Amino acid sequence: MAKLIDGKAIAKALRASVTEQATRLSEAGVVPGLAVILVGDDPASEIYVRNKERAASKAGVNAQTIRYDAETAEETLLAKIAELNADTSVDAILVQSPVPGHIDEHKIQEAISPAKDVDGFHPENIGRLYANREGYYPIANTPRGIMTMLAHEGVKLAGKNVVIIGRSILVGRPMFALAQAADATVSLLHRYTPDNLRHELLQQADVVIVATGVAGLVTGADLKAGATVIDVGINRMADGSLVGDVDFASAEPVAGLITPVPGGVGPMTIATLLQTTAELAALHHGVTLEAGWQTI
Ligand SMILES: Nc1nc2c(c(=O)[nH]1)N[C@@H](CN(C=O)c1ccc(C(=O)N[C@@H](CCC(=O)O)C(=O)O)cc1)CN2
Ligand SMILES: [Mg+2]
Repeated sequence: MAKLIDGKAIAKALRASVTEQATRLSEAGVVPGLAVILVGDDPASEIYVRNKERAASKAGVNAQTIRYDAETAEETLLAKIAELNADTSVDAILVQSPVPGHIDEHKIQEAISPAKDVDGFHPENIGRLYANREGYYPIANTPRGIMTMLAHEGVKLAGKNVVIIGRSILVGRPMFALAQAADATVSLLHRYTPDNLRHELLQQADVVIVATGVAGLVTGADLKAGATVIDVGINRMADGSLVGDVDFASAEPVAGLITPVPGGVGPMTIATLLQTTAELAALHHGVTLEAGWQTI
């Protein structure tokens, strides 16, 4: 049976480290500021944003949520982002995804100052990541959180065969760049990858990262014995339960390490968001933070 990766516990430890960093920042007169923009009333986004507020306030991060109704014009959001870019009390800005269809998400991502782009979605920051540039820049929090989890579990990526399924800007694409920078051989699969090719690639994978939104897409029969399986999917079933993109019951006996859903990757996203916020605040105010939980 696979060992479970306890994302909840790792996230808790990471949040404790961010709290210490926030204390050090406050000794230098700096309170990390996070602005979250929420457009519309998607119930899942409501929960995530509330969890961000709660986690931020516990960690000593000053978070504000700016709510807009679903019909809000794109120009209104762009004007608010410009205001937040200029506000020196705000170190980090994000727009909760998904946004309503009439809003151009790419325009929004490019409007956020790269220096405050806590999600790491700005093309400038994505470009730095893909070019494997040195120096500090924000990296999307879910894949960065996955790197932290892997490091915590002692899973080294160098020389490994890593298969990522899903090529979103939120997870798959930055995860691809991170795994490649860590010297893995990486395959990025997507909805047009034929089923038989996906199965063949998975059979050879040492590390599998699945972020598709398709419940149970990967089963135990796809996996190599002992593989590390990271499930990013959060699918709510008709009975209200949550399941991942990996069929946990069949995968657990085959995998070496596996993340549960819930309690796996999800909690790491918010803890890493706070970590990135503290780092941006330190950068903006010229404070040097001790390495802490820095893993990449
Ligand atoms: N601008 C962004 N939008 C979105 C991001 C993001 O990183 N930036 N990620 C997701 C939503 N998300 C944070 O924003 C997020 C998703 C899930 C969790 C989480 O802890 N999930 C729990 C289950 C919670 C539940 O009951 O639904 C778990 O997996 O254990 C935290 C944050 C999309 N949008
Ligand atoms: Mg500040």
